[in-house]
Amino acid sequence: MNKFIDHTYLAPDCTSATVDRICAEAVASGFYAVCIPPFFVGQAARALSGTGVKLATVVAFPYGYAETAIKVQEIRRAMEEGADELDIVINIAAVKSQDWAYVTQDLTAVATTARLKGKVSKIIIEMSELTAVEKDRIIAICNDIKPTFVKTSTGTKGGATVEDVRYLRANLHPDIKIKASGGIRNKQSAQALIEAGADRIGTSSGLSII
Ligand SMILES: O=C[C@H](O)COP(=O)(O)O
Repeated sequence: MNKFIDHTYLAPDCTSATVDRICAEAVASGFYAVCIPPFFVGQAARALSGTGVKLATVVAFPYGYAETAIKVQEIRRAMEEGADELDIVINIAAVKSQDWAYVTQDLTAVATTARLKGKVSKIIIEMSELTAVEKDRIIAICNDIKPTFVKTSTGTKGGATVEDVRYLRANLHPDIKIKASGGIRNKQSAQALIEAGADRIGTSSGLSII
């Protein structure tokens, strides 16, 4: 179980001391990665250097409505500072405006920026906010662009459900992995999501889960 977990702290009260604690816990528990705010990427990269624990951060978090060029800049900066994995929020405002051309170019730009440096992209689609039609449009766009992962939730609005993960696994291209996140608090929930098809679990409750 520990190797499925991105040990996460994204609440606004995150401090430098929190990041040191999260990194130390991730090393001690053998988690796959930590996921911390972009402000702390440099610090976390130093703390994790040589440990084998990957470093993930978020981009345009939590609503995703920064302009594409700003997202790309945010990704480049995070990669320069040592991020291995970029958890990037889809432009939910563009989705709700049914501006599929904008959503497509936005996702293409961010996934390509990460891919060109050999980094992992995780597109956060905030499943709880989407209609059935919006889910299907986004899945189709992702199947064309092929980010490394589709991630269910930011953890600020609703969270991962077994039904969502099952639906994603049934409809996403098999090469695209799934990260379930948001409100995953215990081992039973994490196991159910993995059985439904999740390849990674993003949670602030990693220690309780393992
Ligand atoms: O990406 C992961 C989520 O932000 C974590 O959400 P959580 O605090 O509900 O576990």
